[in-house]
Amino acid sequence: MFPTQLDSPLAWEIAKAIVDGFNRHYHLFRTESARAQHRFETADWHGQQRAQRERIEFYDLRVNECVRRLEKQYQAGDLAMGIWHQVKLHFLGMLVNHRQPELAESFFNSVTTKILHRSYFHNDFIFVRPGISTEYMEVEDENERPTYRAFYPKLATMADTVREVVESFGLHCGFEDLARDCRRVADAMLWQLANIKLRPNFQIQVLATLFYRNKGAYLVGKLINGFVEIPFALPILHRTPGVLYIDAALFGEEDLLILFSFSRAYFLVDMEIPSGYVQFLRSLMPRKPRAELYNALGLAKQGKTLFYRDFLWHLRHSTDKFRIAPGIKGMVMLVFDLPSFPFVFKLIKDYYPPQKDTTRELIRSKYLLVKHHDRVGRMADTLEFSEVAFPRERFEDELIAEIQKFAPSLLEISDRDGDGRTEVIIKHLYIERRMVPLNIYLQEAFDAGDDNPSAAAQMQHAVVEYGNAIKDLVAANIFPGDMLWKNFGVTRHGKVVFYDYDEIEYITDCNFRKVPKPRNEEEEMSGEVWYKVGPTDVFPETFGPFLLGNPRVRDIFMQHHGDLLDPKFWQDHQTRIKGGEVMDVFPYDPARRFGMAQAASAHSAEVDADDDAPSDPVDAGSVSETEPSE
Ligand SMILES: Nc1ncnc2c1ncn2[C@@H]1O[C@H](COP(=O)(O)OP(=O)(O)OP(=O)(O)O)[C@@H](O)[C@H]1O
Repeated sequence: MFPTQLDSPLAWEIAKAIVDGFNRHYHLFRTESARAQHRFETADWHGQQRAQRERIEFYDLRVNECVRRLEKQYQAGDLAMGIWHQVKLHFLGMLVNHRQPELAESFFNSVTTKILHRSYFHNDFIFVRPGISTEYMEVEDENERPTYRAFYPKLATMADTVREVVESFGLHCGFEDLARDCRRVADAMLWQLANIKLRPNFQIQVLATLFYRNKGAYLVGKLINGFVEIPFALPILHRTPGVLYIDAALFGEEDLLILFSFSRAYFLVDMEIPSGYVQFLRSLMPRKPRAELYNALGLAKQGKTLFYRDFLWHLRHSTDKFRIAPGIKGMVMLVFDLPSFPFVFKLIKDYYPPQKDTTRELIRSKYLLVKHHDRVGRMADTLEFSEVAFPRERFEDELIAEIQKFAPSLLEISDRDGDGRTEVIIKHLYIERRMVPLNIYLQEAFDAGDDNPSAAAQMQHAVVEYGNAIKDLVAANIFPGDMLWKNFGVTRHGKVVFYDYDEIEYITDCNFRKVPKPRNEEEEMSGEVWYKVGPTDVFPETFGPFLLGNPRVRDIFMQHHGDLLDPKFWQDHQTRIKGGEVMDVFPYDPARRFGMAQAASAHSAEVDADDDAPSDPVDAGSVSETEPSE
């Protein structure tokens, strides 16, 4: 029932405390994001990566702080329902002119669901649906930069306009040759517009602030002409510390999707109105869910809120059933999916076979490690959920039996809300993008037969990309641990991405060794491992027998990635990482780089080949071909 009067001063105070808690959070989040520019300008790459990692923690710290305050100051856990009803309404009122209302509403949910009983988890008390619209929201002060700006170029002076755009960001570093870079960008834009008649609305729109990640800054915008809109992004890099250049011009939805991929670290972007950024980005990538755009901007809780809303919406509009995920079952993870929904749900099992010497806590710590680490386009991001309720009738019985057998501690089947509907409640799970498991992808190629050219190409692609993925992970200081094919998946863009994190280690924590020479015939003939193996020892020469049973796979692998079987490859990377080098792994095909021929010869020590080539993934460069940039 809607209250006839908002008459509780206590409710007002609680709402105000939550708004204050959120404002403090967003101020800190934004300040850290804004500092990215200075770290970029001073080439402080370790600082940039540290900030990317540490910023992820901010949200939970502020939520817990706010919960403590509400409990201490207002005994929030003991308040009557009527008061909580008013809290939401006061809170809504306080957001009327707020610039991040959707984030504040999620913060409200995070705080209140820690205090309230489940029976309050509906739209009267929390924001199951958004309360405040974010449409047409913009800064009002003339001195503040709007979310995006428009520039009106003429064909003949396109390069001058590009220069105006680049200079408008006020970077405190000089460019190696800005005139050259702007000419290159202008030429690339004109090429995109070739054969298109210019219309009166011809313009360039750019988002107000740059996107920072690792060693790059990205200028993001779109060309508009008539009804045609062409998204673009310009990666700005350091040639030498403090000397900038524009490395490429990326165009079109596909390029942008790769840049904003779920398998990369989150961007640092200084945003007054994040919903405006999301709306603009959505116009560049209409197929990318808003949840993933918020994630890419580092606003992971908002991403999670929207994901969950999308999920409930999908459930409401589908009828298929959750089932055990196709592929080889995991030893530590129980994985299920809903065929009509492009994600998988992963539970940590209650017990594991003896070869998996691990614990639930250890596995969770590995998943957390991946969340905080630069995923370099090679590790899927995961969303972590607790107490997720699914309708029982949407589960196949076989899946229920599987959960009962392997993860009973995580399962409750009941009508917890008392609404007459039986639910499957999973106490803890991870959700990640569904991919085609690499073993299935390879098997399809085997099944199609040797003489099928597209199957041969598929196999070649899978094996080369698999090695590229491992090399990118190595560059980012990640040893996947379990490198079997089944632990990698193939994305829509044909990229190979790792998803099995329970045995992941830092490269710098491993001891890469050569297999010792047998000292006698008995050792030589032994089918067992006769030498002593320490807990962190890894023997790259022994990978072959597990991975390369198929002779055709072996040939391709040895041709492209034979170095992975040599301990020296791993040791060299270890030395490089320990020496403080930060590799570039940029999200575009090296062939897209401007002046690649000159750059390759003159600057091979500064630039990196990339991993992500949708047009021709097989030949995509990998870190193995790259040079450290510092
Ligand atoms: N993102 C995904 N997309 C598609 N299938 C997936 C995904 N994640 C997992 N799977 C499927 O579930 C299986 C088990 O997942 P995962 O490898 O994470 O479990 P695990 O228990 O850690 O495995 P292992 O036994 O190798 O340690 C995979 O082999 C694959 O078939």
